[in-house]
Amino acid sequence: MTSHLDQVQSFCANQRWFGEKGHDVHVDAMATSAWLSDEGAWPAVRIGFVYCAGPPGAENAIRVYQLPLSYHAAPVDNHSHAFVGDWDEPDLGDTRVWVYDALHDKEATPYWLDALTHGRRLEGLEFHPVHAPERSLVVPDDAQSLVLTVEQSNTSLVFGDTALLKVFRRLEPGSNPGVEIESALTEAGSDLVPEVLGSARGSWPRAGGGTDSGDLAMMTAFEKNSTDGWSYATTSVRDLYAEADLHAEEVGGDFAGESHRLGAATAEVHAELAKALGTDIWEPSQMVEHSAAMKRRLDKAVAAIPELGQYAEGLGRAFDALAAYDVPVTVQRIHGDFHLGQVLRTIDGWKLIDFEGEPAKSLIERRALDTPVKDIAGMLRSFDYAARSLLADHQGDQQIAYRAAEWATRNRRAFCDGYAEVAGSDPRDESVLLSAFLADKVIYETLYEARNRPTWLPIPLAAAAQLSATE
Ligand SMILES: Nc1ncnc2c1ncn2[C@@H]1O[C@H](COP(=O)(O)OP(=O)(O)O)[C@@H](O)[C@H]1O
Ligand SMILES: O=P(O)(O)O[C@H]1O[C@H](CO)[C@@H](O[C@H]2O[C@H](CO)[C@@H](O)[C@H](O)[C@H]2O)[C@H](O)[C@H]1O
Repeated sequence: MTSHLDQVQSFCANQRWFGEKGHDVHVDAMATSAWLSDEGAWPAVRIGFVYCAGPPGAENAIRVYQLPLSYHAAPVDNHSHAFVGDWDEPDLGDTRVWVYDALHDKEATPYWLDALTHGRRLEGLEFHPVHAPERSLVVPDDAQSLVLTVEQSNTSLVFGDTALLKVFRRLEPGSNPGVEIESALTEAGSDLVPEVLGSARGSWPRAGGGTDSGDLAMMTAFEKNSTDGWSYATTSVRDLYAEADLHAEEVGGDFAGESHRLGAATAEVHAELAKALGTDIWEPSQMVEHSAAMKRRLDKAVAAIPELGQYAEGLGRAFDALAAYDVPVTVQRIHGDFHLGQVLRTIDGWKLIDFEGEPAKSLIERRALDTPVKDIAGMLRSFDYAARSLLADHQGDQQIAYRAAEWATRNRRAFCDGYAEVAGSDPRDESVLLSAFLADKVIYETLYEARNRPTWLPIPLAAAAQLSATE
C-alpha cells in the first residue's frame, strides 16, 4: 500500500501553490496542529505541515507547506480534486479515514471563519480578529465559503461576498510581509488596500528540533465588484487587436486613463508605506552589493536557461552601471512583486493587494527595505506581458506586433506620468536604477516561466533581447 506521505506528495505535486516544480521533490515528513473541530465531530479538521527538500543549493534546505486537512469516515462524492489520500489515522484510534484539502471542503471551512471572527486560541494556533470600529465589516457567522479559482500561489476562500481568507501555503517563521504591510496600511486608514479583518498565527515543529512560528492566514474585505488589473488590461489589448488598423487611443477599450490612475495610486501607497513603516538610505557602496546579487541571479538563470546566455552581456551592462551609481538612494517597504495581477479596479478606484514579495525569495529578503523603483519596474514589465501574452495567437502578424509595442509604450508612459504627478518626481529620471531593476525582473521572469509556464518563456526572452540591445 502507498504510504500516506507518498499520497501527500502526489497531491501536492499537482497543486499550483506547490513551489517545488523544476526539481525532484520528496515529501519527507508531515506534522499536524491541534484539532480545530470538536472531539468526535466529523469531519475532523486540523492543519497539516508538509516538509520537503527545496531545490539543490537553496538557502533554506527544508521547505514547509500548509495543508489544511479534513478527515472523513467515508469517501466524499464529487471531491476527487481535493482528495489527499486514505489511511488508518493513529490520532483517531487507527480509524480508516479519507482525507481532503480542508479549504475545498464546505463542512470544514466554517472552523476558520469561526476562529477568526471570535479570536479562538488553541495549542499552537492563535486567531486575531482586527477590530476597527469605524470601518470593520460584519461577516455573517453562517457565510458560505467558495474557493477562488484564479491562478495563485496561495489559496483564497471567499465567505459570503464579504470577506476573503487567504491561506498561505509555503510557510516561513516570522511575520508574513503581506500581513504586516496590509495591517499597517489598514491601521493608517488607507483606502488603497482591502481592509484587513484578521489573521492567524501558528507554530509547527522545526526540522531538526525546536519550534517555528509564523503567519498562517489573513482575512481581508472581499472587493466584490472588482476586476483584477490583468483581466482588465488584457481586455483592452484584445479590443485593440480586433481593430488593428486603429491606434490604441482610437479604440473603445483604451487603458491609458486607468494606467495613469494606477500610477497615481501606486505613488500614494509608496508614500503611505514610507510614513507608516519608515525609510532608510542605500549608500553608493551598497549599490555594488546589489549589482553583484543581480549578476549572481543572472548567472544562475543562464545556467538554467541557456537561451538567455546570448543576452547576458547586455543585461550585465545595466548591473555594471548600478555598481557605479554614486547617488544615495532612499529605500522603504515596497510591494516587492508588483504586476497587473496584484491590483484590483474597484468602483472606488485601484486597490493594491498581495504585498508578500516574490514567492521564491526568503522572508528576510521579502521584508527588506528596497527602492520603489523596483515596483515601478515590475509594473512596466507587466504592461509588456499584457501586450505580448495575446500575440501567441497572431504569430507573424507584423501589424498586431506593432500594435502590441504601441499599447505597452502608451500605458507604460501613462503609468509613469500618473506616478510622477503624485510623487513629485518622475521614475523615468532614475534611469540607472530603472534599467537595472527592469533587467533583474526579466531574469526573474525567465526563470519563473521556465519553471511554471514554459510556453510563456518567449515573453521575458523577447524583453531580454530588447533590453540587452539598448544597454
Ligand atoms: N480582497 C480581494 N477582493 C477581491 N478579489 C481578490 C482580493 N484579493 C485577491 N483577490 C483575487 O485573487 C487573486 C489572487 O490574489 P493574490 O493575493 O495575488 O494571491 P496569491 O498571493 O496567492 O498569488 C487576485 O488576482 C484577485 O483576482
Ligand atoms: O502573483 P504571484 O505572487 O504568484 O506572482 C508570480 O506569478 C505571476 C504570474 O501569475 C508572475 O508574473 C508574471 O506574469 C504576469 C502575467 O501572468 C505578468 O503580469 C507579470 O509582469 C510577470 O512578472 C510573477 O512574476 C510571479 O512572482
